[in-house]
Amino acid sequence: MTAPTIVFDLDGTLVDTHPDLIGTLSWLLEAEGLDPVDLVQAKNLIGHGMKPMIEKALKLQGRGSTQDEIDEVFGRYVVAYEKRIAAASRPYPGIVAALDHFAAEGMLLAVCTNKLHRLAVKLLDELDLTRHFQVITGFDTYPVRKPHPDHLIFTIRDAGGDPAKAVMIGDSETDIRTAQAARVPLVAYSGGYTAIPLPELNPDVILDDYHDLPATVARLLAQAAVR
Ligand SMILES: O=C(O)COP(=O)(O)O
Ligand SMILES: [Mg+2]
Repeated sequence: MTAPTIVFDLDGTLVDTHPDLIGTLSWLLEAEGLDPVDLVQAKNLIGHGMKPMIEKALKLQGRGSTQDEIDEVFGRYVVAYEKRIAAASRPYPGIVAALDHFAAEGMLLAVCTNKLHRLAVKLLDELDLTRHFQVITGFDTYPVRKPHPDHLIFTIRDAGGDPAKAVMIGDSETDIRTAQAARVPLVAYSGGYTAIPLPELNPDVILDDYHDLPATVARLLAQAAVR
């Protein structure tokens, strides 16, 4: 019998990455002679991948009109971000205990993020989280990425699991749309980054505290089993 697969988004779900993501963005905008973005606004730019974040931040200031300009600024962003990737970013409270719980139950664990794969692994390595996961997939792992449902479905299969016996944990519209399209139940974590209020996105569950995650996941898996 296939073990259940628990799939985590990364930014805003496993790790509170905004201090380093937005810190790098502020540095870059200053270096470009532009105004810093508002912190709350900037947080909500996270979740679609780093290049779309840079593109939107430049557009908010009337810049980034050509693909060459976006590519060039993005290149500099990645170099700077990589240097401080885990300087202030930390796992959310309760998440490591939840991962240990799922592993002890024999469940398969995976990361499905829109971060570049290399950067996702580097961040997880620096925070000693990589060892928890069967597979880590990023923006550039497959020909498609979230919100395309196949990013999630391929991740579950590559972890050795079955999409009919899986739960995703995510924080943004991107994750919720992905899971809904893949017909995988989703737990929306309220501590992350979302431009749209979570209740408007209709996730299966909204969770405020990861100490409640094992019981929530068990409930969703039981519901999926009788569907
Ligand atoms: O926007 C990003 O860089 C990636 O974000 P994610 O880990 O929430 O998919
Ligand atoms: Mg996220």
